[in-house]
Amino acid sequence: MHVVTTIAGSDSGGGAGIQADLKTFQELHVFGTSVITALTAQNTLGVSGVLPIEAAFIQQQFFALLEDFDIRAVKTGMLFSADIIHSIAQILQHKQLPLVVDPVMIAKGGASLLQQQAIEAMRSELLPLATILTPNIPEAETLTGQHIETVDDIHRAAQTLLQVGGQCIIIKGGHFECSTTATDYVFFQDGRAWMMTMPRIETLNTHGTGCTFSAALTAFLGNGLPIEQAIIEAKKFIHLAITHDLKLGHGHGPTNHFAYQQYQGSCEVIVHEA
Ligand SMILES: Nc1ncnc2c1ncn2[C@@H]1O[C@H](COP(=O)(O)OP(=O)(O)O)[C@@H](O)[C@H]1O
Ligand SMILES: Cc1ncc(COP(=O)(O)OP(=O)(O)O)c(N)n1
Repeated sequence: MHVVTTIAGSDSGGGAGIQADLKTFQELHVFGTSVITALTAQNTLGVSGVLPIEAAFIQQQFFALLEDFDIRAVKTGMLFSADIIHSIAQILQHKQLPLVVDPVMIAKGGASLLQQQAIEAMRSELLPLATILTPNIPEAETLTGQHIETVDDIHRAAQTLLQVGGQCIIIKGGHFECSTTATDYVFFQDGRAWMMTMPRIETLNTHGTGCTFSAALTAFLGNGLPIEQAIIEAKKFIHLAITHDLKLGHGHGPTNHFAYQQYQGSCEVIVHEA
């Protein structure tokens, strides 16, 4: 049993954050451990409160894991402040761990999960340590300062991000709502570029899609899959979780973390060169 770690915020509603990550890890047969960066009071209708954890205590949680477990992969999610990013980056820079950075900024309801002053710390301290960076389109715009409207814009933003670091950048297309597909754009440091295309599912139940996708990626890396295969399987995991949604709550409901185990044989991810 391989051990993986999520460094993220708690979502009391269970669809995103630490809760989504641990459910995903469990489904993919890795042992999930966690470093909690913030508590949120949250449900499918939105975020009503955020309580950040002190940076020193965040480090204490991480050290407790590192001194005991052989951690195979780490992901970061909601990090909230520059202090928190700094405390995590300080530790990660001395470890050679596969690291998935999901640069969480804004929840679906519009609540801010990353302070404005923390964006520069994310860019300069965390991005260079990432193995894979998974921004959605607004996050890629914020991190690059470039406006994204077309596929060419996506390519340009990815090249800017690859200069900062990472073996791979995945710009997720969930926010391209005019499209009939949910296409994610994958760029590797060696120049390869892919598009992963799946039909866009007409549903409100997309709370925690980014967290779930990056957690699946972390689990597959933790289980030793090559990076290319981990990316395709993670896309399959999130696609099935959105397709077989659970219809819970009164707003943007969660995805179905059980679906991959039940339906994985029924789903083929379409990958082309971009
Ligand atoms: N309506 C949808 N139908 C199918 N896939 C979707 C849909 N919305 C998002 N996705 C997929 O979910 C994953 C997370 O994407 P996105 O929603 O852009 O991230 P975030 O939650 O960080 O905003 C991506 O693989 C994206 O293509
Ligand atoms: C605690 C916490 N972390 C992250 C998010 C954002 O999750 P994401 O997967 O980007 O999904 P949406 O919130 O955009 O639906 C969150 N809401 N809470």
